[in-house]
Amino acid sequence: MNNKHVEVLPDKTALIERARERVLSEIRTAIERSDRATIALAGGGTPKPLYEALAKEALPWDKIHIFWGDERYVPPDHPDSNQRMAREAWLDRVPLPPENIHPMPTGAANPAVDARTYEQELQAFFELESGTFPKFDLILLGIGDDAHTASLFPGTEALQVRDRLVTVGNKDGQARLTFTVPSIDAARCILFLVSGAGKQEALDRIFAPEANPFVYPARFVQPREGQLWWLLDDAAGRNLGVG
Ligand SMILES: O=C(O)[C@H](O)[C@@H](O)[C@H](O)[C@H](O)COP(=O)(O)O
Repeated sequence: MNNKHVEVLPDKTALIERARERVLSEIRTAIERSDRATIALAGGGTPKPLYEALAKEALPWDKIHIFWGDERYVPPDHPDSNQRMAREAWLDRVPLPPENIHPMPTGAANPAVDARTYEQELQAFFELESGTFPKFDLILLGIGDDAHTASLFPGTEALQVRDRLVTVGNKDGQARLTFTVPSIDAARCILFLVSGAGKQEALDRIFAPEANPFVYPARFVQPREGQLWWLLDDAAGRNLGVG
């Protein structure tokens, strides 16, 4: 794949700085191309300093639309909410029009209903024909120690869903909402951020010539057209022999 880029940065600070550069570049390219930038955020802890750095940028916020690639099935003010983390670290600190922030809904007391609602919101926003997938300008992703990405966890049904944009993920019985594999793969640019020695084993399996993607789900992310970036810090990527 000539659309795959892997960089190993000396430490987490350098990783976040490189990620900031890449995100700003994708935003600029998107706005030059279509006068808007559509970004789907990752949750978890790794991207938080990136979001804090982006909050310091002077950008045409009215042209930037924020989505999420996955969400814990909790209220938006819950400590585990990916929406809450991104708002506190970034979105509440910049003059983004409220209508440009598109959180995954979690209020229906039924994850499948909320997944469908978000799917319909994406179909409307991107003016999609039935059976097509949104071309996000940028999707940010992380991986877990188990090689999950978004809320696509090993051995779960969500890994097999190919006819939906959004589906219900499952982490140890806890419901999540998540982009499906085809939704991720349709993006113009996918940017994985991976930090820490705890991710070494997962990366080894994800980058191995052969391994079962149902066991190591991040292997499913194989965009045919879009750019795939892996930004790793040395602690995570030192044994890969790449980048
Ligand atoms: O909702 C989430 O938790 C994320 O979307 C998830 O996929 C995350 O990216 C990984 O679990 C890595 O999390 P850390 O960055 O905290 O290691």
